[in-house]
Amino acid sequence: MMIAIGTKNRAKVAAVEAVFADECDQIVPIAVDSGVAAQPFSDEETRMGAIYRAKQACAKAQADVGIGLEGGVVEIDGALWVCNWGALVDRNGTVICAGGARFPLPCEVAEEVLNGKELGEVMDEYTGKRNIRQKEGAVGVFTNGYVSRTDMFFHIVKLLAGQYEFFVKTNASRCQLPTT
Ligand SMILES: O=P(O)(O)OP(=O)(O)OP(=O)(O)OC[C@H]1O[C@@H](n2cnc3c(O)ncnc32)[C@H](O)[C@@H]1O
Ligand SMILES: [Mg+2]
Repeated sequence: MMIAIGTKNRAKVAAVEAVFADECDQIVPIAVDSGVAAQPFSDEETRMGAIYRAKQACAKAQADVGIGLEGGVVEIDGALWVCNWGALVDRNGTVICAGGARFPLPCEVAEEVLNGKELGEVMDEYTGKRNIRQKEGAVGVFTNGYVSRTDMFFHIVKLLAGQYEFFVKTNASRCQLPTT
């Protein structure tokens, strides 16, 4: 089986490798468009970005399975929270999604993001380090190293892998609520 992942971000690629390395022949990181804003601002937009990346990666690399992982922010009760979504697609049109951890950003970081900066850029300024987004991530910084960005996406990729296995095994139907 060949898996394509729609990013070259090392923190994301490491999470996919940790879950799938033993059971697939090839894992190909491939740069793709997310189809949404560079800084998504809702769960819906972030999830859409993950699905778009997964589809693009699968098609571009002619892989058996495509995976997309996307980070975004969402406003809840006056605070800005980081949210994370993942999607797995296959050549038969199966689309599996999973949401991951969420945590609030400190005020000074949230303000910069609300003013239009990407979280990745703000995190580098805030920490005085470079490329935090490919390393421990904002989650690593704000959990004092307890949970890295790879740990966080590892959990999401496990949710994707497990659901996919269950879906293939049982051919379970997934809920599609009627649109209003
Ligand atoms: O190359 P890609 O795959 O795009 O990796 P990315 O780091 O840009 O990740 P996303 O596009 O999924 O994330 C959207 C934005 O939120 C930022 N972001 C999300 N989670 C982050 C984290 O834990 N640490 C730092 N930046 C984060 C990210 O850098 C982007 O500015
Ligand atoms: Mg990005």
